Amino acid sequence: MSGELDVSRDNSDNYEQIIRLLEEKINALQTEAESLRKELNYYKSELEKLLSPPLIEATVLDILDDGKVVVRSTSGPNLIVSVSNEIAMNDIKVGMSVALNQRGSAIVKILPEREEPFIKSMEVSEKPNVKYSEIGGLDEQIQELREVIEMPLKNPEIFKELGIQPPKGVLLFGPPGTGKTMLAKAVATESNATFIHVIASEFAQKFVGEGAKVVREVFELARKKAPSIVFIDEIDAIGAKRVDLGTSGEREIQRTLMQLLAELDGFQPLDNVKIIAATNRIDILDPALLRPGRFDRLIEIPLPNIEGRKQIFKIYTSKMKVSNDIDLDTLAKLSEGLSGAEIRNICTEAGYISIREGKREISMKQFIEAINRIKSKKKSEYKGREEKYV
Ligand SMILES: Nc1ncnc2c1ncn2[C@@H]1O[C@H](COP(=O)(O)OP(=O)(O)OP(=O)(O)O)[C@@H](O)[C@H]1O
Repeated sequence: MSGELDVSRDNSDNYEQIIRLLEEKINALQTEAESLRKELNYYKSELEKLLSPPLIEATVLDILDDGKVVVRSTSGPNLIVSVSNEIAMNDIKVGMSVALNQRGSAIVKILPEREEPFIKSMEVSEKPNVKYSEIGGLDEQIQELREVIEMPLKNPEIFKELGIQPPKGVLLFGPPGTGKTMLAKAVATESNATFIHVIASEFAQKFVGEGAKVVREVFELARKKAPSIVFIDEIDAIGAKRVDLGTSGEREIQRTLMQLLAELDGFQPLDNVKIIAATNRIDILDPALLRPGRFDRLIEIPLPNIEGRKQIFKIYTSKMKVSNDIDLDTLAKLSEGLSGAEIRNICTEAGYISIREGKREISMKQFIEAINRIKSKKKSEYKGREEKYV
């Protein structure tokens, strides 16, 4: 009897084992089926993509009373099309980009808003971060910019009340590296304005044939992000006097300049978009740019004088670990003729010299060595340039 019982226990153990094995197999097969289903869906959707006809991009021009829409297709003519039932009529707005079906008879998709690629390549900072206190030796220029840019942007009503028209455009001129870009950024920071930095030479070089369009887009962006400051660096690249408009390149630059002038003329002095331009070559600018209502406020940004150089050294050395022997008056005296950018380079160089010498802090000796290096580098660059022009 007991033997029979044993056999049945054996059998039931065997069954349990078989059931466990089968369950494991079912699980494995289920997992495999799931992954095959996923693979199948992937190939199905790839196949769909490959077989689906391309859509046509278009811009909405008008919405008609009968629910039809006038669009301009990128492939050519204006079309009157209907709107797919999948799209709510209220969502269609003039100016938006949409996709038409392949026959071009209906809007089947609203396309997301895109910025033009050239706008993307520009420096646009919603919150620039340069303070007036970081700029040395330009107190008068800062004061003037505050009055003509910052105050009208922040308190236009005061100007309206008093009947004062601030300038629309300000031109900063002076040698390279004197802080023009820095100043423009600081005014934007302190006016809580978006800073849009465009380099005029790029209008012509990067966007061949599209300079005028880029100018239009930049100002559109400035209005969208207002209050804003458009900073046009190297304005001489498009704003130089031209005697000969013979080549197509010259004509293109002329068109770009005309568009810029038209944009400037289109603004009101108290609009919340301000334009600051900068140049190292005011002598070659087209007088059309400097007429009243355009860049009619000129602010010179010269090389820093001795007091300015001292201030700039103070700004940079205050962020460094310097020894007690640092004498800012002597540094300012020794750096005559150098720009703010070069003084910053001297401070960095002095730091490197100290690191090379294994010092834990930077002393006067390293600063003087750095001044000599930057000066002789400047001299050899200048000589090289002279030789090139001989
Ligand atoms: N007055 C200054 N005070 C403090 N730093 C300065 C000053 N001038 C120049 N710098 C330093 O030099 C750098 C370059 O200066 P910036 O680009 O503003 O000069 P710029 O006049 O616009 O030159 P460019 O004409 O070559 O474009 C600044 O980022 C800053 O570090």
